[in-house]
Amino acid sequence: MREEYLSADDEHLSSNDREFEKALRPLSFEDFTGQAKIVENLRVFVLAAKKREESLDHVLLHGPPGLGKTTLSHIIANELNTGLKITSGPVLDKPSDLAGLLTNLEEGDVLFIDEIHRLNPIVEEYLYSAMEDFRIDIMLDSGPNARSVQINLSPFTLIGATTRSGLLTSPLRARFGINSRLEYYDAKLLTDIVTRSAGILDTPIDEVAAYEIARRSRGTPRIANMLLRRTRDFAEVKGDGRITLDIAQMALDALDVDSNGLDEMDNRILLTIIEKFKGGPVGLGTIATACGEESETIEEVYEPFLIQEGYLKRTARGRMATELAYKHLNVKPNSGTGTLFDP
Ligand SMILES: Nc1ncnc2c1ncn2[C@@H]1O[C@H](COP(=O)(O)OP(=O)(O)OP(=O)(O)O)[C@@H](O)[C@H]1O
Ligand SMILES: [Mg+2]
Repeated sequence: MREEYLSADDEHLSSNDREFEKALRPLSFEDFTGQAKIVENLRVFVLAAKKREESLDHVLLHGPPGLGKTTLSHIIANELNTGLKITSGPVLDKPSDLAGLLTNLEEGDVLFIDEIHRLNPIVEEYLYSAMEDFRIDIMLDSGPNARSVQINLSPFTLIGATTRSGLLTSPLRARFGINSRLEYYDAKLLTDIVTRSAGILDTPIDEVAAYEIARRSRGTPRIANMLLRRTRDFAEVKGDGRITLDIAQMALDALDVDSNGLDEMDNRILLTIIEKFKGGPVGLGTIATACGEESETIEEVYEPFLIQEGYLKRTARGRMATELAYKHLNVKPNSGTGTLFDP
């Protein structure tokens, strides 16, 4: 597979983290754990495209961060045995940026656009005909000499990834023939991922310890791998290098990951809703301000997991803490002070 990076991939990660991510990233469907249904389907679609010697239909991958969208795109290109070009929505400033990319694709290549919900609307419009007819119209010159030239493209596969599929326009969404939503992983699958990663890192780990890390990873492989690496530090400094249950628990407590796997911000969000807003309902923006976090981050990263695990409810009037949240934080319902914000 030829691979070309046109933007900093995973720009939110430090370079050290990025290197680890690369080392731990599965390269084939075989190595990819979980998301069974999605993988099963993709295998069929990839095989069929190869058999027909056609480009694979365009693929949209959506779901919370760290669940494997980028990983799957690499795997798809790998399995198709084609080139992969990587870019992201915000990087494609002008239609000419996109045109440059598209005209350089070879037949069957994969173009991966991360954060596709952040495409400039003008660029997005050019993408429509590219996706549908493998053709783009480019304006040459400006003023009286301006003329539009049609360029035919090699058939290619667009893979779009987004954490916010709700922000995609319907014409764009409609142009993806394959649309997959990645789900959080259960503890069993994450245990397999942690065990595999520990093997790659050459770190001995007890099965119970792998499970402990797994069940406290917010259902997210990226977090599981990160916690594994931090735990490995503890094992090397405080132990003999082996990750045991004791070491794992010590590390996870030190990292402020609680026994249910909620991190510091998860707990801060729940506690804020309960203590400052009597358990809600309260608007997202208000929660964000009170927690000192961006609303987008709360909506994209924290809320989906808290909702899935039953700590938080979304109602028409705002977010509400559930009984489980009260229990988890050891607060009695209706005992929230509320006074701070009451008139
Ligand atoms: N199914 C999986 N099996 C094993 N490892 C995985 C799996 N999914 C993800 N990972 C690991 O988690 C890391 C993060 O995955 P990836 O970068 O693909 O997430 P993403 O969905 O693209 O996240 P973002 O929305 O933040 O871009 C990868 O480096 C990989 O090591
Ligand atoms: Mg990604």
